[in-house]
Amino acid sequence: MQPMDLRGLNPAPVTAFNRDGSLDMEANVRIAKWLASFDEVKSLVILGHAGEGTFLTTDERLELIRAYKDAVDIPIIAGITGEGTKVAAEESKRSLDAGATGALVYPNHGWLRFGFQKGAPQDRYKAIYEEGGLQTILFQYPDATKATYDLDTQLEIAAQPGCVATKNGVRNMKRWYTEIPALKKAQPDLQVLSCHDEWLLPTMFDVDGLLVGYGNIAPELLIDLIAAGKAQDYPRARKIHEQLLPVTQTVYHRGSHMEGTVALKIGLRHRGLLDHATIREPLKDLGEAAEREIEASFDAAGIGRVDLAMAAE
Ligand SMILES: N[C@@H](CC=O)C(=O)O
Repeated sequence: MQPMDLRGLNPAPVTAFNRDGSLDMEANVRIAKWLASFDEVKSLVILGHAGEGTFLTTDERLELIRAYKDAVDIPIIAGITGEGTKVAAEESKRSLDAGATGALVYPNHGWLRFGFQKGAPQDRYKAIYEEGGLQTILFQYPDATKATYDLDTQLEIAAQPGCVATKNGVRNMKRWYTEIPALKKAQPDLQVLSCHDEWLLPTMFDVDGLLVGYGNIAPELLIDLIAAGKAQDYPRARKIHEQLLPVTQTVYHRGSHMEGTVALKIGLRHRGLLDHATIREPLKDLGEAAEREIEASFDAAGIGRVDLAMAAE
């Protein structure tokens, strides 16, 4: 296995729909090609939260993977969300056959409510790699949920042959400051990616890259932020954080992280990547006032329209 190199920006693209709600493959390919045009973008992580992955049918998910695979030369990582271990392994195999290289492994969502039995997450990851054939990314959910993995569980998943990275969204800096060094000590090659979209700055000095929905709308500045973090250049990172702050606030400091996906589409429309911001239920429109606030925040941050002709070169 040649492990994916994710040391950079790994955006989680939105899924574009036509106005009638069907997949808009032309727009999806446009977004894929634009994001992949940045050298520092290392993979595209589709079918995640930002991609409304669980709102798509099985056929639509596979169609999207195929389209991404045809459109770009970087690895395609699929969000694997099937609840049962066998179901998730089969979903992975189908995704592999469609062209995916990696799996962003979501926890079984029953665990959010009930917690998990010891060893169950490890078996889920093992099946996705061994039976499904996808390299795995250990997805650490927030400390406030029952699907957050204790350190021993993370260490055991990280030690598995197929596990190449962790996408950490623990949102508890006490745990971050102890668990990230412990993971790195045990598995020096494990790539550490932050996904704290709503406050990335404190995590930027410990990571190999980002795996974020935020990467849809501001790849240019996030690439700079990653570079500043890796250089341990706090003043530079702080400056980029301040520049991004109006956008961070209107996109991610909202009532619910779910609204962030809607806001991403409004941002992409404002940047000229989407013609409209059609979403699927259960997402809801944010309303005119919020749309204008989001657009104004992009202007305040100096994040302008994309010259698609130049991006295609
Ligand atoms: N950034 C969010 C949403 C990603 O999938 C997270 O922390 O999980």
